[in-house]
Amino acid sequence: MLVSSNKGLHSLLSKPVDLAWDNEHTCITYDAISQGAIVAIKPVDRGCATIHKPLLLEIKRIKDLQNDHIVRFVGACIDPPNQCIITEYCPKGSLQDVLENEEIKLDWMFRYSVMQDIVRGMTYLHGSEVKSHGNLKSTNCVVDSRFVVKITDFGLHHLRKIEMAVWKRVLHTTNVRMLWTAPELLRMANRPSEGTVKGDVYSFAIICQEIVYRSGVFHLQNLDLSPQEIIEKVRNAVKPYFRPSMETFDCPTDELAYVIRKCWAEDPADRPDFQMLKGQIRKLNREGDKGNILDNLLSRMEQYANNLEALVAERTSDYLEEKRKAEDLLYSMLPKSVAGHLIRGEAVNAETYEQVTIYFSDICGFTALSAESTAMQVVDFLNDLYTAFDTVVSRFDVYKVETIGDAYMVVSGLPVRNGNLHAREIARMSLALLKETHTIKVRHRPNYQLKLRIGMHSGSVCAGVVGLKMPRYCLFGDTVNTSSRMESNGEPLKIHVSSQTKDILDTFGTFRLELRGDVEMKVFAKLHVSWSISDSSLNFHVSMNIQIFSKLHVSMKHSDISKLHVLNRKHSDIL
Ligand SMILES: Nc1nc2c(ncn2[C@@H]2O[C@H](COP(=O)(O)OP(=O)(O)OP(=O)(O)O)[C@@H](O)[C@H]2O)c(=O)[nH]1
Ligand SMILES: [Mg+2]
Repeated sequence: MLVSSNKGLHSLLSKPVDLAWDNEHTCITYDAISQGAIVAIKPVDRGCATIHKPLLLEIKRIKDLQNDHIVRFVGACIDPPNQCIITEYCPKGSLQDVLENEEIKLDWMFRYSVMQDIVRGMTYLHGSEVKSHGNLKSTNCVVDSRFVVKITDFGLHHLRKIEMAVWKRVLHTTNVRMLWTAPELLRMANRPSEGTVKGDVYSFAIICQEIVYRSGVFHLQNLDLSPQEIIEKVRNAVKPYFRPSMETFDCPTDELAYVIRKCWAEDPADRPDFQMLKGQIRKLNREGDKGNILDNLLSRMEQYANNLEALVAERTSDYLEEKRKAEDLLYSMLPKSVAGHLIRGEAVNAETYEQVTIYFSDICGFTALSAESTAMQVVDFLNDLYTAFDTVVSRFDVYKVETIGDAYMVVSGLPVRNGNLHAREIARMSLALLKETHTIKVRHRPNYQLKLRIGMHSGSVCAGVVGLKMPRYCLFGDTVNTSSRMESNGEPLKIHVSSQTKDILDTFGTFRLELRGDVEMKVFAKLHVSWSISDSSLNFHVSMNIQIFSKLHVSMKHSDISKLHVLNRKHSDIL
């Protein structure tokens, strides 16, 4: 249908539309009233057009074209500002779009089928009154929902003719679009816009090369030329004639490379016509064309569906992998149960734990060792040490709170309460870590004897997630300070235990503790006694001492708990 006014155009479409083109090459789609189908609307910049005989003849030629591989003409509007051509809409976009989409895998059967569709469409077009296309290229081969390729943008040359001013504006695109143009046409001063039959065959060869390499139009291996330079070289009929790359080994058969080279022969007379190509491509695609058209279509759809399924599976596994990584990271930063709460979007409230045991350790002489080592050596050493420690720690029901420089802090009894077992777990872990220090070698000082100083204490703490950007699971309360003091007042290669922890350890009946004697502590200024200890239920043959620190006053400040609650609420909000 031809309409000469915007009113007429709107009558073609199901709803009033404001056709505001953003550039000359925009394909806009709307529901059309006519068959309730979606149509493609292509703007044309024709200046002031009138309905004249040649245009009407062109419309007459294309309006009744009916072929599976030809895009159906719906209508056109010739009045400014909404001059446009309306055609059948092919939802998968142009062949170029499909070839550029790396996610769509195309096997050779599929690629041959695409070539065959173009050949079928072009055979029909050449046999019709339209005679030739004149602008055959991969953007003018569009793909419908069943993955059938159709030829578009043929005929209507009187409507498509672009004015000089517009040509200048789209000069670069003009150069690119001429990459499909046959050399004899490039040489013409007044190129016929309808092109020639053999010129279309040349364009088909360029499209086939795009299909083989999937690297864009006129792909040149190891050569980087601008469209303008390429066009110049093609126009100069200097032997060897300049063509895109086409290596036989890049094609599934020698015949395909031969057919493509034949189609872009310099002399148009040497090029086959589409009728001949029909048989040749069908022969090449023996595998894919065994069955009838329906089988072929089904197999294309199946391949597309398989592509999609593979894509979905790939994306799902990528997503799960990323999710696992994120969760692992969270699990390594926070206790598993706390991280679980956060992942599920639940609030993690700060909690008071009546009884936990906290471990602190430090490396004696670390400062002196660091002074004698390079920064890299210190990092390597700490990395070796804590990797070994982490392995040991993972065998016990404990949670590593943090490492600060050479200090290592571990707790048992939270976030999951374990009755009285926290003291036993920390005591056994301490013995194991002490044993481990005898086997750890400092790489840059092989003879250096590592001396660990350990302190532990049991009592109540408040624990919760603190921080928004780098959430940390923190412990608050005097038990923490006291445990730290136990360590700093301990002795190398010994475990300094408070009387609170000793009382719990005694209930197991397997730990032997040695009284240390009186120790004066800075904060609490009390007298302390200590014992040496071993765990008879364990198979440790190393003789170690666990020292006991007696009668500590442990209290929790109420302000610590309320502070944690506030921080925690903020944190849950953000998550
Ligand atoms: N989905 C869909 N996209 C289309 C259709 N026709 C064109 N397109 C898209 O619109 C783009 C531009 O098409 P056109 O405006 O015809 O531009 P072109 O083909 O590069 O150039 P000419 O045809 O020479 O004007 C194409 O590359 C496609 O991505 C169609 O029927 N369906
Ligand atoms: Mg086009």
